[in-house]
Amino acid sequence: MTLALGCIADDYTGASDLANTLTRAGLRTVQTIGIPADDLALPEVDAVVVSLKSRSIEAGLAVSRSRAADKWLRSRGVSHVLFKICSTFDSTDAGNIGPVMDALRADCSEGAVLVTPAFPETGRTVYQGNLFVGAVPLNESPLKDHPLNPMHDSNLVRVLARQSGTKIGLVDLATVARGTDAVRARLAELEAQGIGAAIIDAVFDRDLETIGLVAGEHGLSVGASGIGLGLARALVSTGKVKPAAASSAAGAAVGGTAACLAGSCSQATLKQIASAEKVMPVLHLDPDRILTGPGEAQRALDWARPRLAEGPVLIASSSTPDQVAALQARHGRDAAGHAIEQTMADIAENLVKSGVRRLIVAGGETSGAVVDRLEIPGFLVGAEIAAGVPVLRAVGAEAGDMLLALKSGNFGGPDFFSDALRLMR
Ligand SMILES: Nc1ncnc2c1ncn2[C@@H]1O[C@H](COP(=O)(O)OP(=O)(O)O)[C@@H](O)[C@H]1O
Ligand SMILES: O=C(O)[C@H](O)C(=O)COP(=O)(O)O
Repeated sequence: MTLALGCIADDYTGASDLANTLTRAGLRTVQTIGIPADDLALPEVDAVVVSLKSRSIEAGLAVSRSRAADKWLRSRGVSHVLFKICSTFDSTDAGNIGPVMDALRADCSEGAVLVTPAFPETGRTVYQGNLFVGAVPLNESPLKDHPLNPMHDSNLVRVLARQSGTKIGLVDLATVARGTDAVRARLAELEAQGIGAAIIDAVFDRDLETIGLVAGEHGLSVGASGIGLGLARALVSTGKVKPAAASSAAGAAVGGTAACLAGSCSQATLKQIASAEKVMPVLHLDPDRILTGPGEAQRALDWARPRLAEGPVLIASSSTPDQVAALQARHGRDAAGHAIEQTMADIAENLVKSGVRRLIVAGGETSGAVVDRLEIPGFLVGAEIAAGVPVLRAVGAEAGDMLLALKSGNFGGPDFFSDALRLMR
């Protein structure tokens, strides 16, 4: 298999978001969980998105896992790797975007790396290096309250400079608007100044197309689904990839019962849970009981099992920012996050044992814990449920045929859970 594009995603929802974007841009794409085993039957594809649960782990571990994925991709003919990060740049001053970017850049002896989380389809735009979420700067958006990676600075040149060992520059929107030659010239100018990476502005998809054409001439780029869109369109427009219609195989009916798990505490997910309560049974877990004893997962399973035969259920750990902060003050941020993720994984594992074959998970870290526990090695991409969220068909899962949706916390409309279930039969 000679791949046209290799991607390394720092969380599983972001990976499926990117796989969705590449598929809709005409690239045959598969999402793997980690580096796939040699015996995993992968279809002939143009792009592979290797999912890692590396966004919120210790930076050294994130670097080593990302470098291994990079090596695997390049051994299969990849000349460009996209390090896929969150469209809201979820990270802390301790990493991991900067350290991973620095390591991958060194490994491919890259000059200045283009970096942009812009994804206009979901309202993520970058202007003068500042990231906007809808109409507000990042630090005024709900991402300021993220449980693990609260974002308090919208200026990504500053944010990345605090994480990276290299100097960070800017390619502004006016340069992007002047086209590929102007971007190339600016990049060369920055490299001559010793700049190792540049935040590049993007407000519209046409900006991403310009960026994709230039980025694809290099060995590495860093960004969200938007730059993925640009790279994919560049591969198609330059004839390197013959566009393929999205396969319907990933959406074939699997039957079985259906369940939704919400670990995301994003404003969007809280609204989606509230909507779901009007149409399906919803259980709110008690996070303190999760942190102080083993019984909460069993309570959830005892609640869910008799209801599953009647229809889908939703089990949520999600709380408001104030409640999240209070729980973290009592138990510690990382301890709380890990314990709740693992409880969600316990619940998912036993729901599948009880016959659930259609599973929707809200939250990137939550999805990582659940998919790792279910030992699903990869996914094919199906229909798009909402911008950035496709139906996924498990490949090589112990439980056999399964459909999943791994919803980025911030993505999807109020009726996301119902919308997803309508497409997952
Ligand atoms: N009620 C809660 N209080 C504190 N942390 C929580 C709560 N519910 C979930 N979490 C944790 O918050 C984090 C949510 O991250 P994630 O699943 O990636 O969601 P998102 O996609 O919104 O970023 C996880 O570590 C999860 O375990
Ligand atoms: O927002 C994005 O780019 C991705 O969909 C993503 O990385 C989401 O991460 P989350 O933890 O699910 O918010």
